[in-house]
Amino acid sequence: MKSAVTLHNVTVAYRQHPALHHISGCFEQGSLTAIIGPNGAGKSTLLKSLLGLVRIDSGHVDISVTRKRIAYLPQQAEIDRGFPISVMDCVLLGYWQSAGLFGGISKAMAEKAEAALHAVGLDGFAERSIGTLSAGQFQRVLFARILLQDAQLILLDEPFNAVDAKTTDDLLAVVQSWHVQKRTVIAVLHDNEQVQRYFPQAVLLARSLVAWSDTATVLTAENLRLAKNMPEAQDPNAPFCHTDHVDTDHTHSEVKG
Ligand SMILES: Nc1ncnc2c1ncn2[C@@H]1O[C@H](COP(=O)(O)OP(=O)(O)OP(=O)(O)O)[C@@H](O)[C@H]1O
Repeated sequence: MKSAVTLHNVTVAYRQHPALHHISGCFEQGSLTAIIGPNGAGKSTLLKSLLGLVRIDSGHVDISVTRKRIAYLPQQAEIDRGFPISVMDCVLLGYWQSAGLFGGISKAMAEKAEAALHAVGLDGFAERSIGTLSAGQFQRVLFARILLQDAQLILLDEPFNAVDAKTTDDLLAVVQSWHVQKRTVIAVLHDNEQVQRYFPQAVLLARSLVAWSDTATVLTAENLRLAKNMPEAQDPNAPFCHTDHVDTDHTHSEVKG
């Protein structure tokens, strides 16, 4: 199996305090992986380090797909919904990497957007303003947008947070379809039962790596206990990292293209 993303001894710190500590491992192409761990474990930071949204303090990341082929769903709390655009326009933004912000939308593209809205159960919502949607409906819109992106690597940060059971089931079906299409999917999740059922691979973080393997191997009582007893994530007196050798030539996320 080929690697889609490989982390080499990655450390990321906020104000000198490591949120991710010496993480190494590989997401294989076509794998479906859950990132789990307690609050403050560094899960979102891991996704952001793959996207270059946070500075990697030491180590580096190799990503085998071009930036255009990466889709990212941030946590809903990080998205500004005050922007007055319609559901359809929001979905069509899925094309901006390929068509450019001012590129024309062809009839075929518009039809694909309609089909994406249908696939996520939002027929009849195209003209609604995104600000009027419920949290679950808005999450469906964001999934429709990813459907248009034709991404090889899909990063989802707590995609089912504040989403009801029916919507979660529908969106899980979309995730499963991406897996069948051999796209690489990495999702930050909190529901271990859901992870066990739908995600073949798992990464358990507690700032440091607790386990990274097939889900049954990761989700043991002992591993969960270890993660739960992680040191306080924001101890202001914690040292940065005495063993780090910061190699300035390799402190980056290496993305093709
Ligand atoms: N911009 C920032 N500035 C300072 N500290 C930050 C910043 N972003 C995250 N942190 C800290 O880094 C640590 C890891 O945060 P991160 O959001 O990656 O955790 P998480 O595992 O995703 O948590 P949760 O499950 O609560 O979403 C936390 O202690 C957090 O307070």
